[in-house]
Amino acid sequence: MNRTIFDAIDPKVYRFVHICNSCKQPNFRISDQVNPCSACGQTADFEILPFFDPSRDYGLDVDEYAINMMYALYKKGLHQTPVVFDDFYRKAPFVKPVGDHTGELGGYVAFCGLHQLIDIVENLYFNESDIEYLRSKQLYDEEFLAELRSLRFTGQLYAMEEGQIVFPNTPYIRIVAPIMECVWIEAQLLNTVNSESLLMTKASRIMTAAEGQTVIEMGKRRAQGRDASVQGARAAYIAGFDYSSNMKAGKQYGVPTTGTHAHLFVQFFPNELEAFLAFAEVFPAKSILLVDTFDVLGSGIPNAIKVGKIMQERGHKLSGIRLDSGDLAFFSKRARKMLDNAGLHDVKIAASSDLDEYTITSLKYQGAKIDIWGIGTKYITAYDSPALGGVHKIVARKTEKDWMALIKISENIDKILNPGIKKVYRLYDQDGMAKGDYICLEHEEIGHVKEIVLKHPTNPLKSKRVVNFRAVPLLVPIFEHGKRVYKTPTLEQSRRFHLAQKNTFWEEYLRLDNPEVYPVSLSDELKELKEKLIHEKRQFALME
Ligand SMILES: Nc1ncnc2c1ncn2[C@@H]1O[C@H](COP(=O)(O)OP(=O)(O)OP(=O)(O)O)[C@@H](O)[C@H]1O
Ligand SMILES: O=P(O)(O)OC[C@H]1O[C@H](OP(=O)(O)OP(=O)(O)O)[C@H](O)[C@@H]1O
Ligand SMILES: O=C(O)c1cccnc1
Repeated sequence: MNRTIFDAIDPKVYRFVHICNSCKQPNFRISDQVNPCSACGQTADFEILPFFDPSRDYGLDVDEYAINMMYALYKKGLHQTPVVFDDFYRKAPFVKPVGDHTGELGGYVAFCGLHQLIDIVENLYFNESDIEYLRSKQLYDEEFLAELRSLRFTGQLYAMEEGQIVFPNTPYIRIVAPIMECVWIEAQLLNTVNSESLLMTKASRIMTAAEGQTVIEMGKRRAQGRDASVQGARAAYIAGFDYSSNMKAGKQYGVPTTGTHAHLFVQFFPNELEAFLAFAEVFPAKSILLVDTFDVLGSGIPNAIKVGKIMQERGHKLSGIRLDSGDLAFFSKRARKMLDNAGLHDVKIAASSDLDEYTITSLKYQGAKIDIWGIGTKYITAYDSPALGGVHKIVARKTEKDWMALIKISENIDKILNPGIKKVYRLYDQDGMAKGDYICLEHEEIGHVKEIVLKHPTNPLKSKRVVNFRAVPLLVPIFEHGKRVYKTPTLEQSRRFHLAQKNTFWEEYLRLDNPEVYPVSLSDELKELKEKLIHEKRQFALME
């Protein structure tokens, strides 16, 4: 088979090649149904070969209930109904109340996962083995299975950019598409965005604590699986970490990598000094020596100093030492003194040992002399808040006449959905600082609006008047009619973007504990719509 023909064909559109046995010409098809050969018009005799990108396998990355709902909608002839879904979270992770705090908890999420979501949407289809598996369930008819074969994402997808700061109940993704497609995508969208945003949020908080010092991501060995470690290393870099130990993330995404050495390297040699010398000789430009294998103050630091001096004599420089256990404040202060007394002022002190934003803050408070922070387990496992509860909710559907806003009412007032097709603006003051977010209905124009009163979503006593603002829409088009219209930024651009966004918030909103609640306000029209729908649904429920 001529490879060049295959290379010219978009595997996202065509999944089968029919080789005409009469004229031997290939015909590219989206399904395996036989059509007349476009070259010679023959219909009878074709060799059918599957043709799709085998590295992607997203079709069945779903919960069974999605396929069951898709089937029921299909059987009722409703599967093509256009609908709107919002994706958002309700409660920020990691935020801990301090003292007798009883009020509402603030906090933020650093949005991440869009890069993977784009790949999912672009490569979303059921391959033949997926169809075969579904057939084996004996739940779905052949007509439906045939429909699944040619199913692709055809809708509109809007999202915040990776690294954006997002607050509770604010949509970070909006999808407008046939209901079948919105249902299909739910599980993998949530899986990707929840896991990556959770980690980027943790990393962003760690960077707040590190206050610009060097941070290295070292979580690979403790991550919940391979993919999580690679995505986690990427998310950490965007959030501001300087390096990762994860070579796969370096290769796949261009995350800068670095490494020191493990205890095993010291244990293996006859003694610590020989181990340090061997490592420093091989890496004269970047050696950080791990000093806690036997005795930090008795042998580790003294041996590192010996090696540092030998390197100096040879015209090189020891980069640093690493502390990995014990009292890091005490050891780092002693280490700094010992290194300085030996004239090794440039030798940096790195520390690792179950660190996170809280231990970093505490160590800094204690005057620890640590220059480089190595962060593994507590970052990559999102140790103190292991899930982000982002949700995917239907908020509107098309009727014969128009769009109809949909609501879901919960016993818990915080869980009542904001209905309808909405836009999200961030309002900036003259100094470029974020004053609040404003959620309104799509048709509402705010270009000419001079003053907005940001109202607390649930507390009518809290409001804030904003004038002279600049309103920036936060949801940008990613897909239009199933085609990607968004150019993914480079990793460096996303990293700069995250830092720039962070700098537009007063630190009260982003601080680690008891942050102020950032104002997110609904427009009057949206509030009225919500109240009207709540009233209608409650009335209806009483009548039923
Ligand atoms: N001065 C300090 N203040 C607050 N926390 C510290 C300080 N020094 C170390 N820590 C933290 O205390 C914990 C120490 O953990 P632990 O006693 O289990 O292990 P370790 O000293 O690292 O030894 P090992 O890894 O050999 O078990 C780590 O989470 C570390 O980050
Ligand atoms: O402490 P973390 O934040 O997870 O950082 C990564 C840890 O991984 C290595 O530990 P290793 O696997 O050698 O285990 P140990 O240090 O706990 O003995 C390294 O020495 C760090 O301690
Ligand atoms: O380079 C390091 O020091 C490192 C990497 C992974 C895990 N622990 C340490």
